[in-house]
Amino acid sequence: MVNITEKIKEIEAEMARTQKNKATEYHLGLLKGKLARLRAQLLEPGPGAGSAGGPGFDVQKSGDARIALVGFPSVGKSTFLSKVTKTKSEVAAYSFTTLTAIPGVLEYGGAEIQLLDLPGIIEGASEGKGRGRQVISAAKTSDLILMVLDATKKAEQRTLLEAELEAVGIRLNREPPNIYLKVKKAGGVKINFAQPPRSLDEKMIASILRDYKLLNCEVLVRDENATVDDFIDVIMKDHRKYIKCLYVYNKIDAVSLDFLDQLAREPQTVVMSCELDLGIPDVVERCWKELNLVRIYTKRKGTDPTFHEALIVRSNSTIEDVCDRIHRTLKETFKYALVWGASARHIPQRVGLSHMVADEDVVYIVSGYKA
Ligand SMILES: Nc1nc2c(ncn2[C@@H]2O[C@H](COP(=O)(O)OP(=O)(O)OP(=O)(O)O)[C@@H](O)[C@H]2O)c(=O)[nH]1
Ligand SMILES: [K+]
Ligand SMILES: [Mg+2]
Repeated sequence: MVNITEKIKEIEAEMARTQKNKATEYHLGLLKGKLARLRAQLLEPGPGAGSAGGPGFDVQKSGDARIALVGFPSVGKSTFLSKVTKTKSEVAAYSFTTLTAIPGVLEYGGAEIQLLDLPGIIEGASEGKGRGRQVISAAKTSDLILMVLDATKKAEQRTLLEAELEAVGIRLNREPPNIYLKVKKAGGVKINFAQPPRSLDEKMIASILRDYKLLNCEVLVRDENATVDDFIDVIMKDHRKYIKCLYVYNKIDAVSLDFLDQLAREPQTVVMSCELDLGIPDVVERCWKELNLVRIYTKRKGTDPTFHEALIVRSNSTIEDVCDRIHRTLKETFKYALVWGASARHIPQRVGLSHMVADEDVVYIVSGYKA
């Protein structure tokens, strides 16, 4: 049996030698679809996947969110972890100093964020080179990927890493495509467009669906910029993970000011030098912003709010989520809440469970059994 990695290589080679034009468009689309299926298979443990499959590192999630440090060897991931947390992860000039996932706790604004130092990954990681597969599984469980890059290395490092993450279904800084797909038991295939996209048509969708043996389904493409890759992502949605990524260039002590200025202007990018202790607080602050967490200060009758100790919830959380964080059964006896802060229309505002909270709101919950 030809193994999956070889089949993937064959398809990639065929795609590379196929010229892109109107005539080959559908054929290329089908190849992309097959590639996506094989890559997903490669990630599943079991026969065919060989030693490449298998789980990530055995580190329990803790704290309010998890950030994964992903990067090539010796870019300074462990140096950064050791700077911003109390954990000391081994630092050395040789590649693969870190061999497993090392968790540290980053304290910020009353929140505890788990920072995961990971082994360096190399090209081919998505196919199981080095500890690539495990590193990528760990990255997939994070709320934010901090892609650590070496400012002294070539610009391709970033594209190469992105391609490795892309190959295992991680989508960085993107939203799921705006395409509705509903698989049905009968009725054939129905394809509709809100606005016909420029580079995705009915014929392409129909042939991909056939290739995936999806013979009964409803499709509504709502985005005029949708591509065949987006459509495949929607079919493969159980294998896709949409994660925010912040790019961090380390070792800026070793580059020219002009080049530094150029790096710092790239989108979603921060620069630092762990060696000279430059830019580290900025990196931490940007991480916090990217995580989009909300701090809630609770208040009890007759006392000041607990400003020293925040309760952390995700963005778009409601009073109900706040109750759940305080106590499992609090919402059963919930009567109303008073809210001071950005989410309140007047101060304080009396609200119910569905009220959406904002960062740094003060919340006073009134509960008790109704007579
Ligand atoms: N010039 C310079 N060197 C740095 C900086 N930060 C880290 N280093 C050096 O880079 C080397 C690698 O650092 P590590 O923290 O071990 O890198 P890593 O990314 O954890 O490496 P692996 O675990 O092997 O993947 C060490 O020799 C560090 O002293 C920096 O800001 N500037
Ligand atoms: K190293
Ligand atoms: Mg390391």
